[in-house]
Amino acid sequence: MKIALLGYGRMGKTIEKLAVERGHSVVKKIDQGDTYDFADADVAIDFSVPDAAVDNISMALKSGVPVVSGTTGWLDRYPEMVALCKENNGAFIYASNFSVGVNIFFELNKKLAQMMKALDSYNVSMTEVHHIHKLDAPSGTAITLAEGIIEESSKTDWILGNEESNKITIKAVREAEVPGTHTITYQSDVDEIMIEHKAHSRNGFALGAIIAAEWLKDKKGVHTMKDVLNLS
Ligand SMILES: NC(=O)C1=CN([C@@H]2O[C@H](COP(=O)(O)OP(=O)(O)OC[C@H]3O[C@@H](n4cnc5c(N)ncnc54)[C@H](OP(=O)(O)O)[C@@H]3O)[C@@H](O)[C@H]2O)C=CC1
Ligand SMILES: O=C(O)C1=N[C@H](C(=O)O)C[C@H](O)C1
Repeated sequence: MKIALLGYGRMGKTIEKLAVERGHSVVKKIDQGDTYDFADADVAIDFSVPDAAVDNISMALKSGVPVVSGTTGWLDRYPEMVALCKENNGAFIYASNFSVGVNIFFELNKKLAQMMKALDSYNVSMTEVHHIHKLDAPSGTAITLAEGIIEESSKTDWILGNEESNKITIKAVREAEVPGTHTITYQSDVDEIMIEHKAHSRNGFALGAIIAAEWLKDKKGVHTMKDVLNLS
């Protein structure tokens, strides 16, 4: 598979290393200021910055190249990208987190929220910890987790930092070079239940994005990691 990388930072470099180990090649690296040229790429993988994601995805779709995007912090414009993909008969996957472990954690989170729904004595909150270079807060993964809880509970929204009843409080911590830890806590007067996903490196995110690209390469339409991993 010939890959065009949109963004050649920490994730772009990790993806390149693992993709080459899996027998793929990186034919193009497009960073800030570079002109879009997808050469003969089979797929584009975007891990860039919130302000660049929409242009990156749009250019790939308009060039007829399937695109996998993991950039976070731009999701208010996701419906536009879905429409553009359909207009161009293209192929597109976005995930706030591509690691297989986190995608299983997403399902576990929803299952737990379903079980806790009737138990008013528990309050749910979340903490996400990431490296100090991260631009967005809360993390895209934390937002997906909060949306999973909202789907299954009486909570109506999430809020960064401050506690508000009926909202899920998300605490964002920026610390050294932490790759990404997400913890969900249900607290009552008598006990607490916690579930946690802790990434040991960026390899899980990168491998998941490559698996998604391998899966998407010859497909059309808008898909999710749930489709890729066949999670019911
Ligand atoms: N979905 C997932 O599984 C994961 C998502 N992420 C997300 O991926 C994104 C990237 O993370 P990370 O690699 O750590 O960040 P980095 O800051 O290391 O890399 C971002 C890269 O994008 C480049 N860039 C800036 N503007 C543009 C542009 N217009 N077009 C193309 N590239 C551009 C930057 O170049 P320069 O430095 O020159 O500005 C930099 O090389 C973040 O949004 C992060 O939240 C991260 C890990 C996993
Ligand atoms: O910026 C990061 O590093 C990460 N970003 C993603 C997010 O915002 O959820 C995924 C992962 O946690 C690492």
